Amino acid sequence: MNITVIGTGYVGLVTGTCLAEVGNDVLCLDVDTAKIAMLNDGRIPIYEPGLEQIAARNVAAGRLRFTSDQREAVRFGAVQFIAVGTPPGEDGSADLQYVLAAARNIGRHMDSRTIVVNKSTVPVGTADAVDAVIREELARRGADVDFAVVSNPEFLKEGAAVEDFMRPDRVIIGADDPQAIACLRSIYSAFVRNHDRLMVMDTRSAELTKYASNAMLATRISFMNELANLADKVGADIERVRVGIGSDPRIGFDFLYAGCGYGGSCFPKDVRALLRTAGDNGVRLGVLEAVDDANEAQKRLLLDKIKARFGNDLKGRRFAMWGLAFKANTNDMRAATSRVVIKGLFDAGARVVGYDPVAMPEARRLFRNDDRLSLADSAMDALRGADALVIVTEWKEFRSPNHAMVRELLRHPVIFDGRNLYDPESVRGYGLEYIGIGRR
Ligand SMILES: NC(=O)c1ccc[n+]([C@@H]2O[C@H](COP(=O)([O-])OP(=O)(O)OC[C@H]3O[C@@H](n4cnc5c(N)ncnc54)[C@H](O)[C@@H]3O)[C@@H](O)[C@H]2O)c1
Ligand SMILES: O=c1ccn([C@@H]2O[C@H](COP(=O)(O)OP(=O)(O)O[C@H]3O[C@H](CO)[C@@H](O)[C@H](O)[C@H]3O)[C@@H](O)[C@H]2O)c(=O)[nH]1
Repeated sequence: MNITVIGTGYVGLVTGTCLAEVGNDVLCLDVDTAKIAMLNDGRIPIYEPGLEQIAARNVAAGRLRFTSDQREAVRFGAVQFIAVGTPPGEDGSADLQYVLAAARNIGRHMDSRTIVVNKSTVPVGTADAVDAVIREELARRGADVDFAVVSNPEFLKEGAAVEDFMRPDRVIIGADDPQAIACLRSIYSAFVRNHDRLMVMDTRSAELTKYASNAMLATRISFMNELANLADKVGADIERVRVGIGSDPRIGFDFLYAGCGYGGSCFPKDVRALLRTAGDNGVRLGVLEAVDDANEAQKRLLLDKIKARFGNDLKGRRFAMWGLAFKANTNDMRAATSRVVIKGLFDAGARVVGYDPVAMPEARRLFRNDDRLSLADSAMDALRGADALVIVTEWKEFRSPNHAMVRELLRHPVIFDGRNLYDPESVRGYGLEYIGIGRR
């Protein structure tokens, strides 16, 4: 099948590549011409395990192509996936300008029956707005072309995006057009063998399902983070509590890890966008308001702990930071806790030496001219002469460091472990002071 994917970010590039991998002919469109030039040059702009090899294979086979020619892209696919960004607007609502621009562009150029599939995370009612915009463009140019709009939210996680797309827990199709539903079923039959995992519903329920899913996961994390803060005070260990409650199958073990707050391009923005939708409809989501507040506080918790240990004035101090990305296996630093901690340390007069296996170019881009942040060639190099180590991201390579060497390289042998990577007792055995999140 000929498929167009609009937007070549984390979602669009993975979607396009995986659809090509199972035999579709895919043309990916992006308005960012530098990105398209890079992709046409065989380079992948994001770090996503496995993506580069699959993309190269499908480009070589002629099934995966990239363009910034809007007309060519719209006329290519019988199905058009919209996977552009929906960043937070000033008031927390999802900014739909990119989705609506993509829709307008489809209306402007389409010349045969088209199925428009929205993969971006969008507020309830956006499928109707996309439909209206396309209709408007068709009317403007006096064209009569049939189309259907489908809501198909994406649930992939960065760092595991290819795996998540190839073997999804579920595929949600929000649509009422039988031919569009049959077409989407056929596209996804390559990925979903168990038909119970493909769910068809109305567009509004599909749109809300995406926000509900992220809001539930964010709630679990904030709940555990608040309990961790209590554990700190009462002398309990949140890691033991996590195992204790997770073994109840009604609770389960996933997404129960306390830490220095959730970040990324999804949870923070989607929680706020859902709160906004609720507010606009006169509904109060009190639990979710608390989830967001708790996370804001949690992102500053490491700073509070550093100041409790070293004092409010950190002038002349230098901290080593392991991990800059918002989580492991990605170079993404959108809403990353590292950015809050770095900024807080700067404000208190300190400098930071950061290390991250893949996010350092992104950190360089974000902190361009600030010489208070330097970047080290290795995790151990970052420690040399630093006052203490602050761990912000749960990268595997930080899990079993040579603790004796860590102790030797640091000026003060203190570890602030924002991801609870270590067993406090064994770290203390090396003469290191261990400060985790909710550990005894
Ligand atoms: N990142 C994730 O893990 C993830 C997972 C599930 C859902 N989502 C949702 O998917 C959407 C995309 O997220 P992302 O992280 O891939 O975004 P991204 O910012 O990485 O990529 C978006 C791309 O769209 C391009 N673009 C913008 N307007 C365009 C237009 N009119 N035509 C063509 N291209 C255009 C941009 O240049 C950019 O390359 C968002 O709504 C997000 O909430 C993201
Ligand atoms: O137990 C946990 C699990 C995660 N996190 C943090 O939560 C954030 C988000 O992690 P994760 O969900 O793995 O990353 P994302 O790639 O942002 O994926 C989420 O957001 C995507 C975009 O909507 C959805 O598609 C995914 O299903 C959803 O998991 C990160 O900062 C993690 O460090 C915790 O603090 N504790």
